[in-house]
Amino acid sequence: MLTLDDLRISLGDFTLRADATIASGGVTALIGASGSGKSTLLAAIAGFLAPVSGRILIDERDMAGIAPGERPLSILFQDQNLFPHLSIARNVGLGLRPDLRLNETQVERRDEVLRQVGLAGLGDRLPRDLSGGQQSRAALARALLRARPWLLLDEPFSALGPALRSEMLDLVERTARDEGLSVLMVTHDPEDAKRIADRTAFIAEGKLQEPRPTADLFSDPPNALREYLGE
Ligand SMILES: Nc1ncnc2c1ncn2[C@@H]1O[C@H](COP(=O)(O)OP(=O)(O)OP(=O)(O)O)[C@@H](O)[C@H]1O
Repeated sequence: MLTLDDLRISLGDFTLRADATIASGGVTALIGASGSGKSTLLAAIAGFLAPVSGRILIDERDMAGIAPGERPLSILFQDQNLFPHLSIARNVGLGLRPDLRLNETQVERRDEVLRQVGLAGLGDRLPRDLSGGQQSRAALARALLRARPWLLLDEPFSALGPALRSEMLDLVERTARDEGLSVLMVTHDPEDAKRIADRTAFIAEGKLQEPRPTADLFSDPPNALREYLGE
C-alpha cells in the first residue's frame, strides 16, 4: 500500500496536496490536466523532490530520508530511459547489477525478460537502432529486472502512436500481474486509464482525490473531472 499522509509538495509557485491511499496490486492511474501536478507527485514518491510536509509511506515504511535508488520502486519516464552508448542487453542488465558483472543465472534471467517483452535477438543493438516502441520495451525490461514492488510510469509511452501505446499498456498490465507488481501510472488520457487501470485517482485544483474503481469514476465523474473530459 502506498500512503500519502497529509502530503504537501511545492515546486515554484505550485503546491499539491495529497491525502490518499493507493492499494497494492494491479494498476492505479493518476489522471489530470496538463500542469495539474501528476509528474510532481510521482517525483516526490520516487524521492526526487522532498515534500514540504506530510509523509509518504510505502508498505508502511516512511520514505523520508530514503534515497531514490533505495526506494522499493522503479520509475519510467518518457525520455532518457536508456544509455545511448550501451547495447540493449547491457542497458537491460543494469537492472540486475549496476556494474554489469552478471553471472550465468543473471544472464539467463536477463534474456528471459528480453523475450518476455518481445526483444529476443535484439540485445546486441544500440538503442538508436531500435524503434521507439522497442526502446520502450527495453526500458520496461530493465525496470522488471530491478524487481522492485512498485512500478511508476510517467507517460513513458506518450510519444508512441496509438496502436503501439495500447500494446505497451497491455504489456505493462500483463507483466505487472505476472510479476505481482503494483503500478502507478500517470496519464492525461482517460482511455489509458479505462484500458488497464483497476483504480483511478484524479488530480485537480492542487489536490489529489482518493482513487476510485476506474469504471465507477468515469460513469459518475466529479464536476472537475466532468469539465476535464469536456462533458
Ligand atoms: N521546475 C519547475 N519550477 C517551477 N514550477 C514548475 C517546475 N516544473 C513544473 N512546475 C509547475 O508545477 C505544476 C505541475 O507540473 P507537473 O509537471 O507536475 O504537471 P503534470 O500534471 O505532470 O503536467 P503534464 O501532463 O503537462 O506533464 C505546473 O504548474 C508547472 O508549471
